[in-house]
Amino acid sequence: MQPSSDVNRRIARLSAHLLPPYFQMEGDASANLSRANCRATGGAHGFKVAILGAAGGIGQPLALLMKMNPLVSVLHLYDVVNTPGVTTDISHMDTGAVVRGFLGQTQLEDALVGMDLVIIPAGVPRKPGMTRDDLFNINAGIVRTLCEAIAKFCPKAIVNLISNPVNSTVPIAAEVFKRAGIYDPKRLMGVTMLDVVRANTFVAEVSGLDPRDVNVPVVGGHAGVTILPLLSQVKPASSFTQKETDYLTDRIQNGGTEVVEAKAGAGSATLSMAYAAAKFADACLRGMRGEAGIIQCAFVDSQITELPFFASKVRLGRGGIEEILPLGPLNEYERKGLEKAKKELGASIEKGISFIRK
Ligand SMILES: NC(=O)c1ccc[n+]([C@@H]2O[C@H](COP(=O)([O-])OP(=O)(O)OC[C@H]3O[C@@H](n4cnc5c(N)ncnc54)[C@H](O)[C@@H]3O)[C@@H](O)[C@H]2O)c1
Ligand SMILES: O=C(O)C[C@H](O)C(=O)O
Repeated sequence: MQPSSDVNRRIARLSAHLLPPYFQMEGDASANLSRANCRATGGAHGFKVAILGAAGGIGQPLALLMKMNPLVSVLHLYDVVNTPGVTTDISHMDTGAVVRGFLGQTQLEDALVGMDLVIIPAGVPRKPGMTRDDLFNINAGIVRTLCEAIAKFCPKAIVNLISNPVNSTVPIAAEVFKRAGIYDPKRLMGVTMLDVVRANTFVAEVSGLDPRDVNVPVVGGHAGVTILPLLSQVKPASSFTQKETDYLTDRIQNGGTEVVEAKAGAGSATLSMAYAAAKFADACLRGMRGEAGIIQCAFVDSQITELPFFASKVRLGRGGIEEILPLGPLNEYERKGLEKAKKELGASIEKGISFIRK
């Protein structure tokens, strides 16, 4: 029998030579060796998904939900802090996806190479009294850096962008991709799914329905009046009094602020957002697998209004967005809402574009 310190020294020497960075960062050499020798490699079937900002309030529960998704074979968790702990924790779940953690800018390349889908919840959240646009100064730079890396290391990946202000960060991402010569509008989606999730919930409450049976299209953008629920197109077909319409529109447009205020300085929506992001990512993956008829709302490069980006229903397929669906018939209330939304949205889009072009 060799003394265990000798064994540990040999393991440490071996692992320093053999192991890629995502195994070396976690400190415990004996654990490293056993993981390097294990048979789980992932990737043969299923998709490779990276979460950037994976140690955050959204990132952690989103990582958990993506680890549970049977369509995911490899899950890369990247952040500038705390990924070793989050990765180790999630990696003990007995679901199929192989999980790897990446810490800091020097490991961003390894986090991204080979990814099919990249989900970005990196960035600071709001505190009470702030608008999403108040996050621009910090989050614009974070999104630019991450998208530059995506353009270099996984230019064909589909990108789900969550970081706020979505109305500006999506145009930033598009400009970064254009500069890098890899922009494909079909592969860039701003995640507005939480607006739909909230709308379904609030409409179900008012109508006395099960939220799982309700589908409310929410178009425009992802901030205040740019969030435009189309209550005239709710499924199952429903009618609302003017008072209900005002209440629902206001609650859906201010759902984010409702959470920010309730959290009283401890951040914004994380759990419902992780749920919404996982639901949207699952729709993307099912589309990528070739499933037909997957329709969800997202903030995308669009020609259905005069604005260059707009959230609306999109049909998802193998290459990302296969079709942008028309807005459909709007009532007078919604037409007025659309005009208001477009005014604010146009300015936010322009702000994002000029952040890169300036
Ligand atoms: N699209 C939506 O519907 C929606 C909903 C909720 C929140 N958000 C936005 O999502 C973002 C994240 O929210 P949160 O509550 O998870 O915040 P958080 O502060 O809890 O987590 C953010 C994470 O991003 C990480 N991060 C910071 N800079 C990074 C970088 N350069 N590279 C990688 N990771 C980096 C942080 O270390 C942190 O772990 C915020 O901008 C928030 O406004 C969007
Ligand atoms: O409101 C926020 O700041 C976070 C997010 O955009 C939300 O809608 O919950």
